[in-house]
Formats: sequence, C-alpha cells, structure tokens
Amino acid sequence: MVFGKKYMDEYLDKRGFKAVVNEVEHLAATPNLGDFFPFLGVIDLQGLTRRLKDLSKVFDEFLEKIIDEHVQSRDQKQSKDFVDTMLDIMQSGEAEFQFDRSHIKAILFEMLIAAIGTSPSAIEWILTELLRHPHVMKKLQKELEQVVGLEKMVKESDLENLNYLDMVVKEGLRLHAVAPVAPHKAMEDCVVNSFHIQIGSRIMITFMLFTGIQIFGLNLKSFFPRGCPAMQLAIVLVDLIVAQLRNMISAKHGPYWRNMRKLCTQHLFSNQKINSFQSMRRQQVELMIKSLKNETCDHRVVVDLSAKISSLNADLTCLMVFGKKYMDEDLDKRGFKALVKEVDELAATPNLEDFFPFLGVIDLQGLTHRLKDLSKVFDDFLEKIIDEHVQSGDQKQSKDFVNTMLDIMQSGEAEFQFGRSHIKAILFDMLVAAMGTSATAIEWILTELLRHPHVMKKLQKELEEVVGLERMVKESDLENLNYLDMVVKEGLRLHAVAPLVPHEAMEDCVVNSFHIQNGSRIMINYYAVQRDPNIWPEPEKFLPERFAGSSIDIRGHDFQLLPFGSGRRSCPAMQLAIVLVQLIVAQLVHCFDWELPNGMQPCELDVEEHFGLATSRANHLMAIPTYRLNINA
Ligand code: HEM
Repeated sequence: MVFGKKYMDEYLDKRGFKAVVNEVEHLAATPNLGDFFPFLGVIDLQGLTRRLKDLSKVFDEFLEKIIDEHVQSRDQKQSKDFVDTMLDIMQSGEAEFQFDRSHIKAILFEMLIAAIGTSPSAIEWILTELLRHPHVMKKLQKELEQVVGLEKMVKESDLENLNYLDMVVKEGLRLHAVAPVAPHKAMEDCVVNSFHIQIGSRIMITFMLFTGIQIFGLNLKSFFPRGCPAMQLAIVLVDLIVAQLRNMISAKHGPYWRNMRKLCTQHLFSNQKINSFQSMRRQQVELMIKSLKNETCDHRVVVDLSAKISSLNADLTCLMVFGKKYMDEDLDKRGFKALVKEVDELAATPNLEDFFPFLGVIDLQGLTHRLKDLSKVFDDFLEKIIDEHVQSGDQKQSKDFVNTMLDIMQSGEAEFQFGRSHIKAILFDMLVAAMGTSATAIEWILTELLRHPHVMKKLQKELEEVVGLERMVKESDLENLNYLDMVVKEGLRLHAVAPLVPHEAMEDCVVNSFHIQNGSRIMINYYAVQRDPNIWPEPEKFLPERFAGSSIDIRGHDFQLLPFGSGRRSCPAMQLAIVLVQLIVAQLVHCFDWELPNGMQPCELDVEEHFGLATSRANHLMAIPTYRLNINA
C-alpha cells in the first residue's frame, strides 16, 4: 500500500525489515524508562543513542532509494501507491506549504511505523481474548457460518453483516488500547468533568494507565507527558545526559537506592545541615533585595521577577552544593543556567510531544548530538569541581555537599562502594532537582499574589505585624507567619510543580477496587488530585483561606495535597524547599509593593504553563517593585 511492492526482509537492512521497525518502536517505548522522573537518568543509555542514530540512517537511505525507484518507474504504473501519490503532490505544487522529499520521507516513515505496529497488536490482542474465551470464539464462528458459510472465505463485503464480529473487535480495542495515552491540544476553552481547560492546553487522553486501568482520570493540561508513549522518547534523550551516572532519583527501589537515599537524608538534608546554610541564605536573599532596590531606586522600573528568582535560586544551590557561586561561564561558554535549562527543555522537547510514540525518530540526530554534548559538559564540570575540592582539602570551615561527600568517600562509612562516580551522580541530581523546582514554586505563588491583590495586602499586613517595617524577614519569623503558610500551601496546591509522578507497585494491591499487579507502573496524577472538585471546593480558585483552621499539611500525610509526594520516595529536600519558598516569598512581599506593568489588570495576568521538568510559567513574570521598608536595604 505504501511502497507498491513487498519488501524482502533484507532490503532495508541486514537485520531485516520487521526487526528494524520493531526496534524503532521498542526504542520509543523502552519500558525500563517509564519508571523514572523526566530528569532522571538510566544507566547504559549510550547504547540507545547509537542504535537510534544507526536506525535513523538506515531508514533515511531506504526511503531515499524507494523514492528514487518510484521517480524512475513513474509513468509505467496503473495503480498508485502512497509514494506515487506524494510525488504527484510534490510536483503539482498543490500542497499549501513547501512540500519536498524530506516531507515525503517523514510521512512514509510515520505510515510505516504506525501501520506496522498498531494493527497486528490489535489483531493479536483480539485473538488472545478469543482463545481465553472459547464460548465467544464459538459464537463468532457460528455467526461466520451463518453469514459466510463453510464453502467460502470471508470477503470485505461480508463485514457489514457480521454484527457479533463488530462487537468482539470493539471489546478487544476497549480492553487493549493499542495507543493507551494520546496527546491532544485544546482548540477552544472548554469544561471536561468540571475541569476548566484553556485553549492551547495540552491534554493527555488516558485510555489506560499502564496497569490497564485508569486510576486518576484524565491527565489534564500540560503535564510532562510521562504517561504518554511519546514521552518515552523525550525521557530517552534526557537520560542520555546522565548515561554514565548512576544517580538516586532514577534508581529503582532496592539496596542501591536505599543506600544513596539514606546517605542524602542523613548528610545533606538533615536539620543540622539545612541550618548550617542559614546565614548564607540570609546573605543571598538580602543581596537580591538590595540589587532590586538599587535597580529601581525611586523610579518605576519593570523587573523580570522570574529571572531574579531563578538567578537567586541558582546561586543558593551552587553555594550549598559546591560551596561557591558559579559564574555563568564556568560550566560552559553558553552559561550555567542556560545549560540546566537546556536539560529541562530537552526533556520536554515540543516537536516530540506532538507525536505518537513511534513518530519523530527521523529528526533525532540534532537532539542526540546536543545531549551527548551536554553530558560531556556536565561530566567535565563535576570532575573539575571535585578536583578543586580535593586540592583545597581541610581549609574550609563550613562544608558544602561536595566536601561532605568526599568525607564519606574517604571515611569508608558508606554501607556500599561509594566513589567519585557516585558523588557526580548525586551532584547532578541535586543540581537538576533543585534548580527548577523551588524557583518554579516561588514564581507561581507570586503570580497568584499579583492576580489577587487583596491576598497580597493581607500577607503584607501579617508581615507588618509579625516582623515590622524596620527590618527584613528572618527564617526564625517563618513559624509565626500563619497566613504565609496558607498562601504557600495554596500556591503549591494550585500549581503542582511535579504534576505527574511515576511509581511502581511493589506488591499486588487493590486501589479504588482496581487490582494492581506487582511491578505495574502507576502514574500518580497530583495535578488532578490537587484540583479534584470532590475534595476541594472551587478547586480552580486561589483561596489561601481554605486552609484556615485546617490541619492539612504538605509533608505527605494528607493525600489530597502532596506537592512533595509521600512515603519513602517523597522529596528528601522537602524541609529545605519549604524554608526557601517561604523565605523568598515573604521577603519579596515584605520589602516591596508590587504592580503589574503597562496598567495590566490583575485578572489579565496569564497563567500559561511551560512544559518542562518542573511546570513553570510559560512567560516570565514581569512587575514593578516599590520599596516599602523604613530601613535601607
Ligand atoms: C518546591 C520545591 C520542590 C518540590 C515541589 C519538589 C517535589 C518533589 C517530588 C513531587 C518528588 C517525587 C516524589 C515521589 O516520587 O512521589 C521529589 C523527589 C526528589 N526531590 Fe524534590 N522537590 C522540590 C525541591 C527539591 C530540592 C531543592 C532538592 C535538592 C536539593 C530536591 C531533591 C529531590 C530528590 C533527590 C528527589 C528523589 C528522591 C527519591 O527518588 O528517593 N527537591 N521532589
């Protein structure tokens, strides 16, 4: 149908046609990757890159050859296959856009992979069910005997008279969704199951979650499409960055993860360790306030709040992890933040999101190249940092994460073999997990405060009462700022930083009367849970007062609000993250009055989301600050 002739297995490649197509599909949905966070790495991925590059080349040459053959034999044919039809379109110029050989190759590739993968799966599943249910098989055979008879085979024209066959096929497709999760985009504002869906939002239609059931309903909005088969490709790409690293976030539950996790919680995220960075945090936050004040200095200046917050967060992270700030150029001439952002963007590369799992491999070489490049940059950078720390030895008073881990390595106190590669893996985890998340949470909370000036005023009033206008906020004030606590909770509820989190069932269990088999992959849809109208009245609204007098907390005990997850895989840095978010929001709101630029009304401020590791704002948050304290910053 596509090429006008059958291709022998060896024509595409010595491995065989079907084997190569299967390999593409397999790479797109490599199952071991589904367990992980978007930014998390898997070991031994470079093999995948090589296979993808290799496959891409094989297909390109094959399709070029087929198009050439068709160009040569064109006028001799009576019936036109897909290639002829597309060559006609190319030559007639009737396409409404520039349509050339590369478009033909792309479409052929999609046809091939989509067609070869899907229909046989459906047929295979339906036959499986028929074998599992002999009475259905019998009933279908009976219908066939009556309609077709035993004297001839089935013709296409018989199909419309085969009602039971129709039911069997429908039921097979229902039970075994061939493409279980399909990405779509809302073309107009609409309401589905009482969720308001904005025009342009990305929606994941979940036909089944990997267990064969739908646990939390529709995965709405622009989540990182982890449930989506196409996302597997995105994950493959990001995983390549940490290909040589064996990090914690991506590790499966088991002794390796347990050891790494224990090491991090005991040494990096203990209360004592978090407190040891308190004065560093104070200095950095005050520096930002000072620079904002100097920048605006009695004029009304629009500042890029998103950039300020992300820069402060990057500095705080570098100081805590590496013991010094890294200038933008230290990691690479492209700049530190730009590179971390690139990791994030590659994880959610938009051209892949639009496709089905099996599509898009064609344009992978550019991405692969960028990933390999990034992987090397990060590795060199981390090696350099460890070397610097080894050289400067014991001269330091306060220990950053690298010192702490070198101590562990040298003392041999880790319960497992702990070497440089483990240090690099943890450092990478910390960088990626810390850079995007806290800054995103702060950005969303400030967005909501700007959209709700009465909440901003009420928070400022609390700050005036508890802290006063004669000084800045200190970390020790935080426990007395109850309204701040409600504002932060509500911000984290409405804007789940990590909206969709994958887990794996470690034993057979039953959830909401769904049986979940041991080993099944389950997507926890925090976004849907935190906006569930059955739990939260007016879930789409920003209403901090909903927490007044409520005992619901955000530390993983109350399952309706889990911004940091729950249980043994919950965020190990939760305590630190809460302090950071509360302190920075409080300081910015306490030190400045904020106004939107160009006379924009609060309700006009957009809440469009950017698809990435953390679901941040799509557009930078811009606002005009006016200093309001009675002391000089
Ligand atoms: C507001 C900020 C943050 C939010 C909302 C957040 C949220 C989360 C969530 C939802 C998870 C997964 C939980 C699950 O699997 O159920 C997670 C895991 C993790 N987070 Fe955070 N996080 C934040 C900040 C941080 C920071 C600052 C760091 C490091 C300095 C960090 C390090 C990690 C690590 C290492 C894991 C993986 C733990 C494991 O797999 O055992 N997070 N975080």
